[in-house]
Amino acid sequence: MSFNRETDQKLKFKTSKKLKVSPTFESMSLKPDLLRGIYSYGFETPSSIQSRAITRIISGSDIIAQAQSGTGKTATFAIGMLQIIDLKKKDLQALILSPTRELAVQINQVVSNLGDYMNVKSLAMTGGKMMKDDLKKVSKSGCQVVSGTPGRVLDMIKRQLLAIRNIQMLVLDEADELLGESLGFKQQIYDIFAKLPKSCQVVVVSATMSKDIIEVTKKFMSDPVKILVKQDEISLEGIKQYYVDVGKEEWKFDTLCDIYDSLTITQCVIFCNTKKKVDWLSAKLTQSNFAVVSMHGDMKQEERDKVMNDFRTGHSRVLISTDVWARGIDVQQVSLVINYDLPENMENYIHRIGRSGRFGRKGIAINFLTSSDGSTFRDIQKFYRIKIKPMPANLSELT
Ligand SMILES: Nc1ncnc2c1ncn2[C@@H]1O[C@H](COP(=O)(O)OP(=O)(O)OP(=O)(O)O)[C@@H](O)[C@H]1O
Repeated sequence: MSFNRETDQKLKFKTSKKLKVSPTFESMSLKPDLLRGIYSYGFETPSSIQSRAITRIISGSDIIAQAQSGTGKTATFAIGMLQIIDLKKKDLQALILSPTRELAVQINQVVSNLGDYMNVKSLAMTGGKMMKDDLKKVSKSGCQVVSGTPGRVLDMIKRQLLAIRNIQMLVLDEADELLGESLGFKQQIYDIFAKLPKSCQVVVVSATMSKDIIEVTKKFMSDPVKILVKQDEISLEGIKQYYVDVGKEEWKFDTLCDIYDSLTITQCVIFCNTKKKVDWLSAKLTQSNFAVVSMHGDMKQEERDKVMNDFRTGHSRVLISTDVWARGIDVQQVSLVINYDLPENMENYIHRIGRSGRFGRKGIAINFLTSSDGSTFRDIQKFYRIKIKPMPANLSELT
């Protein structure tokens, strides 16, 4: 297993100088209906990234915003965008791209909740669903914001089914994942960039930086404002991290069964590295009468939607997934993350464990280690400058 250390060593940015900090949402001069939407969504005070980035987005600057998982980056660009949108115009004005269908749907939900009193028209546009359904919605009521995955959005643009000439803002969420090689979105995103109006503002958001993001800032952004937290601060302080030395792969299962009761106190996500293993583990736990659900990229979209819905509403408490769930998904009740397998990519460690401990809540992450995981585990601790302790016996008291 090889890890990319470049992120840590070379890609440190400095936050731009003279950045205004708005201590309250009132001080951001937002539209009254947007402010109402923010308060009725339950937000009282802006988070650190929100108090720095929202007004800069509104001022029209290109932005790169990096802040740790669960600190409110979605609302940062959603609020900035909702302020900029001209509600009198019915055409598409803002486009948000993210790497998974579930995330695109979640972002769309946040935009429409915050924009509830503004009557904003927003739409999730993702693969796995009928294109004609999207089309119906766009043509029926107009659509001012689209939150989508790159493939479907590009397809709609190429077929001239999505009018993009009035787009004022493009957001790339989870930008390092979107632009990285693994998902193959990079070219699609570059193609989308090439078709957008030259004046389009670009907002790039990520919890971790990468060289591909820097490339985009150089190619498509003009003098971007940088708002970044230092690498040290991205260690997710609120999340206690432990390991269990299971010895052999075969003993992971018994270890998981032993701690199952602790998993169900709130909600838990278990990460495996392959779809096959997710299916296997889910079947084996179900056979042993443990209630679990599972999700991965080979499942039908309707099934994925149902699993997400059951998990979000708390009907299911233990979810087994691949890294399709590692990024951005926000279920506040998740307090425990288990790495049944250690992640194959260094960045995904922090993204996975960041599914717990949302917005300052407490979280716990447990790493299952076999005897062959030693060096990877040492690398993770070194990379994030943390010391991960053995799992304590009183786990259920901690969750
Ligand atoms: N100002 C706020 N006050 C209270 N809660 C907030 C505020 N801003 C965001 N939240 C809540 O915090 C949670 C995390 O926010 P969000 O999903 O935007 O994080 P994120 O920074 O995008 O994380 P990730 O890097 O994992 O994608 C959400 O449930 C959101 O509703």
